[in-house]
Amino acid sequence: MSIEVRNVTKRFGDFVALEDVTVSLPTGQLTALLGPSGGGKSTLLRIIAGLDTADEGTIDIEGTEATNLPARKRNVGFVFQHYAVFKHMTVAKNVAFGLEIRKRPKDEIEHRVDELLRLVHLQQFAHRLPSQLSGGQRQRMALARALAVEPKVLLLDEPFGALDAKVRRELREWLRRLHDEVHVTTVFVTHDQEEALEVSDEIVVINEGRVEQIGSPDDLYDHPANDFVMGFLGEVTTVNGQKVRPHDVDISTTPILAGAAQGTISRVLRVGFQVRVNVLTDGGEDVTVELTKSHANALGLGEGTTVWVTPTPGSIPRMVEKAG
Ligand SMILES: Nc1ncnc2c1ncn2[C@@H]1O[C@H](COP(=O)(O)OP(=O)(O)OP(=O)(O)O)[C@@H](O)[C@H]1O
Repeated sequence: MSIEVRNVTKRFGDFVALEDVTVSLPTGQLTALLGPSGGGKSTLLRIIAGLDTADEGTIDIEGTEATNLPARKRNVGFVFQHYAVFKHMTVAKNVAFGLEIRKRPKDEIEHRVDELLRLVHLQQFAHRLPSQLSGGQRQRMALARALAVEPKVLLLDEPFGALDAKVRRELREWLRRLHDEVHVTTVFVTHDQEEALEVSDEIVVINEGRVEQIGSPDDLYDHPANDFVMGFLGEVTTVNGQKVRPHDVDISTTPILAGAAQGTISRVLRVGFQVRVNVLTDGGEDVTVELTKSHANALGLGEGTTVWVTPTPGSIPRMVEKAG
């Protein structure tokens, strides 16, 4: 069982937001919908949630035909980037809300809220108001609230989008651990390839309303279906006409690399623990090479240095047939 999206098309007037999208999202898996802004990720998530309807195609959720089911009958939990919290209610009350409107017994609610707050590491904040939490803590509360009613499926639309880079990274790791504990089928939207690569079991790359590729992070990174996927999942540079990742370029100050292109360093830029070097080859290519600082120092690279560059043997991503 799983979420089965079949041949879904969605138009807004003349504009085609999703075109014949077919995706199967296996039960218990954490799947990222990844792609550039405006590509259709949120539209697809909203259609799975039942907040929007497809013009054509069908949605099955865990074996139930859900195409025409209203959102409240789909047994899905949502978390959006700007989650509407009840500002006047404590954290515990916010988490309890879904259970209270379902009229669950009081002691069951207390027990469940306690368990969930422990799961999201907010037990000591149960009696605070949402305004007394940090952004990251508020998103964790939102996740606990979505999980409270034991949804079959958890849908997250850029849940960490509004947070700063460090908090995002923490929450990302935390989401992965949470998912490993509760195993609820989870779909999250992100335009951040690093987030998708780090967290998900599977990535669906969506661009201009179409699925470009579906696969594991390794599959997509090492065997992109096309130039778009390759470029979207990481930096790309061209050496001797071959597209390759900048950290998969070998560089030497002597002509020892077989078939290497000769060139001159035009720029050396330190980025954290790495060094990014631009090499203008005699053939007219501007090649970007990434290497560690110690490696760059050992080679004595500087602007004007003559070097030879070539793709690291075995590193050229093998394009696969288009999926989806
Ligand atoms: N209600 C609407 N009416 C008209 N056009 C819409 C509507 N909702 C979305 N669109 C359009 O559909 C396209 C896909 O939007 P969607 O929000 O799904 O993209 P996205 O991939 O989630 O992008 P982002 O990362 O920016 O949220 C966009 O071009 C958007 O302008």
